[in-house]
Amino acid sequence: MDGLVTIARQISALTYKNLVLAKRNYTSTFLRIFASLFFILLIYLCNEGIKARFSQESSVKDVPDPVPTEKHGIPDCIPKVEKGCVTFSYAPAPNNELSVYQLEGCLPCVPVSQLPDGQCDIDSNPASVFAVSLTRGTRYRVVRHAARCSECTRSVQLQNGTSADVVRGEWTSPYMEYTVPMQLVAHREIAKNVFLKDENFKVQIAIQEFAHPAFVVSTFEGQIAPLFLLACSMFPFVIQMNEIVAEKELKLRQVLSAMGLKDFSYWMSWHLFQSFMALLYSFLLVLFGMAFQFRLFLKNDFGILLITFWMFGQSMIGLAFLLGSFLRRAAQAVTVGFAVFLIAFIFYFVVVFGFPYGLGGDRAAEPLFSFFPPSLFVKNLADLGALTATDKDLGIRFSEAYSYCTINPNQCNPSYSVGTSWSWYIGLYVLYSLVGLYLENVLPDAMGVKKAPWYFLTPAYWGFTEAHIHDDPTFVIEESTDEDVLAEEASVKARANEEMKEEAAIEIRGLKQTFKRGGKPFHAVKAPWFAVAKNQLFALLGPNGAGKTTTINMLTGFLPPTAGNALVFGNTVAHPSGMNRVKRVIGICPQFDILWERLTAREHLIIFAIIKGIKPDSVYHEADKRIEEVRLNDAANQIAGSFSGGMKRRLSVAVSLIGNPSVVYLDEPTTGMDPINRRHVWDVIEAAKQDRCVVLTTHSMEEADILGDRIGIMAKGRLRCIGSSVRLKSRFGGGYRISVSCGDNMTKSLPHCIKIKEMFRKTFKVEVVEESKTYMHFNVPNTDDATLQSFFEQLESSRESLCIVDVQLSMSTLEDVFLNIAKQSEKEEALSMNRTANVTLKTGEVVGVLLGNEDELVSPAGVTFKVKWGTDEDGNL
Ligand SMILES: Nc1ncnc2c1ncn2[C@@H]1O[C@H](COP(=O)(O)OP(=O)(O)OP(=O)(O)O)[C@@H](O)[C@H]1O
Repeated sequence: MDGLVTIARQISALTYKNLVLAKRNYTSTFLRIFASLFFILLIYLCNEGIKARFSQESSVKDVPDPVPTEKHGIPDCIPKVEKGCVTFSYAPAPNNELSVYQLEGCLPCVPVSQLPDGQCDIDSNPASVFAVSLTRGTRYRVVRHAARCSECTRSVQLQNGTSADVVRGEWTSPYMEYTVPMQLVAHREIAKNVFLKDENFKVQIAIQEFAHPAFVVSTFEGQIAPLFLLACSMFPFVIQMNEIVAEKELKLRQVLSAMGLKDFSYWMSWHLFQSFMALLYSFLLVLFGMAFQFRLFLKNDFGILLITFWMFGQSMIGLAFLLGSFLRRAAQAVTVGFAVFLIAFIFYFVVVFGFPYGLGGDRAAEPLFSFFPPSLFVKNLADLGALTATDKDLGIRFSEAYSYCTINPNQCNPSYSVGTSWSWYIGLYVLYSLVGLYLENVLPDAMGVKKAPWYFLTPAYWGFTEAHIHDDPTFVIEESTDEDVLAEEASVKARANEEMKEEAAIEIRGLKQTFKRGGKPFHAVKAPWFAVAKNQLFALLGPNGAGKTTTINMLTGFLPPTAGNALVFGNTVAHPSGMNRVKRVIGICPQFDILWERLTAREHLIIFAIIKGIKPDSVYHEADKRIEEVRLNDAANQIAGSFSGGMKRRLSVAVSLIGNPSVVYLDEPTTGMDPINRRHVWDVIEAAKQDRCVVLTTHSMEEADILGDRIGIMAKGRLRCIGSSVRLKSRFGGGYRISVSCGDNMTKSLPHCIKIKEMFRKTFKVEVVEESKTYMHFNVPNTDDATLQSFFEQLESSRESLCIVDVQLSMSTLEDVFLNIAKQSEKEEALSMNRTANVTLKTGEVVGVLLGNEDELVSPAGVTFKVKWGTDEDGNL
């Protein structure tokens, strides 16, 4: 029951988010909702254009009592309309047939004088008649090619065009207008001149059509509707594709999921919102269609239209979800969206030409086509259009959704009626959504995480058994050499098979993460063992690529561990049900701000508060409290897109603290903040750690020094040292840092600078570690007070001769510790990989030395030497 309440509340939070975003993106929301009006307006204009082009909609007048029309001879061309037209052309027979004279005798050409000027064309060669009609189209109304005559047979060969003539919407049949009259003339002439030899002989023919009622054929329903309505209904599809992939690209789902959002709530809210938009869109489309008085919308039942448009929209939501599961970038989604749009148009032409849903179509192809919803939709639109194409048609009533085809069996295919299509649309929506959901799980997500293809068959997925954590045999772990790391490891390992220690909030038990890099395994986190206590801030430091974020990603459920495990308040992170419990007690500030640009700071906190399960009456109070904590009061109602980098980080910190989580992960929380705000956020973190465990990663040594109760430094995936700041400094800092200044313009070659370096070399055996125009810095190992005192006396006495203006002494900093550890790890890696570098000795001899080797070495020429390794700006040796 609790689970259902949580899901309902999470869905309501995300729906609230969607509605606020829709309100804020009002231009695109307006476009999205009212695109139907735009399309209907386009259809209207197009319809008006067609009417103007054809002077009227195709109409057939009422003919209750048809009257026969007499045909007297070949009709004249209408020279104004048909330029260069010739009514009658006479071409003699080829040479192997009767001669021209015989032909003339047999059937003379209709005397030119009886035809209007220029309308009789006599050509000596039939081939040239063909040539003329080929190049100039149907120039001739009728051609009499050849005629034969013998004692008892007279034959005539006629040729005429078969295409109908359309003049401003008036259609003329070539058979009625030309062929029959020409036959009449030919027969009359034969009878008159050959058999009867009677100049006055006449023959009369009349043509009579069938009686029929009057009707108007609409160009919209008959021709335009399916194409335009398909385009109109496909429009939201491209937007849906874009929206679903954009949230994926921002990794919003992963963060929301790590904050406790259930996947079911996320998908449900997306589908509900899209369904609502599809319903609204379809409703307005039908309304606008009715307002513009299109018969398709007026005569078909409102319910039939609304359900057909909505259900089609629903099936396209499923398709968008399915295709979206293959994509990672919003730009790709737009391209794929338009590609589907284009394919739908190709299907449109195939379907309106009658394949495969036509009465003579291929039955086997019908279901195949139906799996692509636009083809079924074109069929529906064609039916809805055909059944309202004339003003006599009544359209489809709701009760006829399945049966209208049986009422008009000659018009449509009953297997794919509008009603049957609804079931198809719903079926396709469910099918595509389920396959999309499956692919979402088995294809790599934004973090590169994917589940096994049979994941839903494993009992662990349904929370019945603990997941078996496999170890990775290819994973060879180098044993740590650091005493503190070894001691920590031993202490955590000692209770690996027991319950967690009471005071520990997190126990990391050999977490491992392996990625593929260039086809080879790359071990990003190499099985560290350590614990973080309650009420403690653990600062996790390390150079870029050390594995800090990957460790946090495993602890927060973004990434399942390749091997190993970690417990958060006794719940395993390596198991879905354990992770679900972990998600209830953690807060996260990820490395990159994952915020909705168009939501205000307050709205963010309200949504996260609901997702975290805060009681409805405390949500607003909780949001305001966190806003105050990070000093965003003045910007609380400003959208996050207008925030500076520092303000966004502060909002991310506030989000991580919402709901008072017991464990908070802060991944570089103060990046991009000015010193004043950074110090303020430190105060927030300091206050926050009082009753909870905080894991902080940072590149600011000052931050780690000030906030960290315990510090761990990782490098190359391994934990290199662990302990308090003082402990680390004393063990790895090298004791003291002495900084000497000889004025504002120091250079390496100044004689007194060289002398000062010589003094340090002689007394402490150390080299300068950092040199600027104003100071030389030396790290001096722990030494007895007497040596230190005499060295300072020596410096003091040489102050004038060496131009010394300032000397500073401090304990070595955490930064020194960090640099030492980073250098050490570089050396270890270089040694393990057997990389060499060429070193030029003072004698000029060039010797290849194993990178990182600091042993005393002897060159081939017998010179004994020792190499000291430093690191460049990128941390390389
Ligand atoms: N999804 C991934 N696929 C492949 N390699 C990855 C992936 N995520 C991280 N890595 C690699 O793992 C190593 C550790 O990365 P990680 O982000 O954990 O380092 P980090 O210590 O957080 O560094 P930074 O301080 O720069 O954030 C890096 O070499 C990184 O390139």
